[in-house]
Amino acid sequence: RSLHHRSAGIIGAPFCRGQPRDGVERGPDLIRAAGLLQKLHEQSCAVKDYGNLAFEDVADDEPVGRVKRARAVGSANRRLSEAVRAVKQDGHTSVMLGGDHSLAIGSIHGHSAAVGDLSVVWVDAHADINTPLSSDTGNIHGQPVSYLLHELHAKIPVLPNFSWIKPCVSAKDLVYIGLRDVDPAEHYILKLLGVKVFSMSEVDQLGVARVMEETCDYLSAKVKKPIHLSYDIDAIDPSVTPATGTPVSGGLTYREGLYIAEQVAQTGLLSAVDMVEVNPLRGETDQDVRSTVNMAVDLLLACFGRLREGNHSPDYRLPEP
Ligand SMILES: N[C@H]1CN[C@H](C(=O)O)[C@@H]1CCC[B-](O)(O)O
Ligand SMILES: [Mn+2]
Ligand SMILES: [Mn+2]
Ligand SMILES: [Mn+2]
Repeated sequence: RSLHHRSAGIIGAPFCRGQPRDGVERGPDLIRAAGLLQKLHEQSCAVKDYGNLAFEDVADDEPVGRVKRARAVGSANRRLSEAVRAVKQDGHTSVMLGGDHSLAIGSIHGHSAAVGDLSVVWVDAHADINTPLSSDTGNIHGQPVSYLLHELHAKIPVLPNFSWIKPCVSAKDLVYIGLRDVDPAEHYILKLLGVKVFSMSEVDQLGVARVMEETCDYLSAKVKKPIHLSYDIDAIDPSVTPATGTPVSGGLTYREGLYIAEQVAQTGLLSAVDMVEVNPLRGETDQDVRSTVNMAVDLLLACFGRLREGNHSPDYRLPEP
C-alpha cells in the first residue's frame, strides 16, 4: 500500500488478566488521549476507530495447573480474534492497543483467519513462548506464541475457553527482535524450532540497520506474506519506557525502536500491529508515563509511514502569491 493510501482500524483491548499487575488495561485510552488518531489523520492515514472491546468478567477463574486466569484470557482473546478478523475484512491495517501481551493470541489468530498465512515480527525483551506447562509464573502474557505455533500444538494441554484456538503460525515465519530476558524452556524451544532471533546481542553486533535488512530478507526469501508486527513496549529501554510491567535493562533506544517500525512499514506488507504492555501504574512519575505513552504513539505513527525526514502529501503545492 503506498504511503498515502493506508488506513488504520483501531481496536482498544483494555485487558490485564494475562499478568498480575493492574493498570495495563488503561493502555488503550492513554494512547488515544495522546492523540494517536489525530496524528494518523494528519499524516494522511485514513482512520476508523472500532472502540474498546468489552470483555466478560469471569468469576472463579481458578488456576488450571499453574496457568492463571485461563478462562478470562481465553474468552477475551476469542472476542479479540473476531474483532481483528472484521477489521481486516473491512480492508484496514489492524491496530490493537493493549492491554497485556496475552492479547497477541486473539490478534494474530483473527489476523490469520482473515488473510491466511502470515509472518510475525515479535519485538520484545521477552520471547513469550513458554507453554502452559513450561511457564514458571503461569502468567499467560509469557505464553502467547506457544498457542499459535503449529510446531508446539502437541505440547499444549486442554484449557477452559482455549479450544477455539487453531495454531496458525509456522516457526519459520516468526522473527524476534530485542530479546534479553529469555527463560531456559523458551531458549530450548527457540533452538529446537530454529526460530530466527535477533537478541540485543545481535542488535549490538550487527546494528539495527543490518538486523532489519536480514529480517526483511528472511521474511521475503520465500513467499512474501502479510506481516503481523507484535510490539511489546518493554522491548524499548526502560530509560525511555519505564511504565511497563516487566522492564529489563539494556533495551532498544528510542531511535532503534523507531527504525524497526519504519523499516517494517517500508516493506508495504504491514497488515496488523499490536502495541501492548503500557502500564501507567508502573511509572514513578507523570513524565515516566508520558514518555512511555509517547513512544507507543511514535512507533505506531512510524508503522503508518511517518518518516523523520518529513512527509508531504502527493497533492501538496506551495501557496501561489
Ligand atoms: N520475564 C519474562 C520471561 N518469562 C516470564 C513469564 O513467562 O512469565 C516473563 C514474561 C513476560 C511477558 B511479556 O513479554 O509480555 O512482558
Ligand atoms: Mn516483554
Ligand atoms: Mn511480550
Ligand atoms: Mn510485559
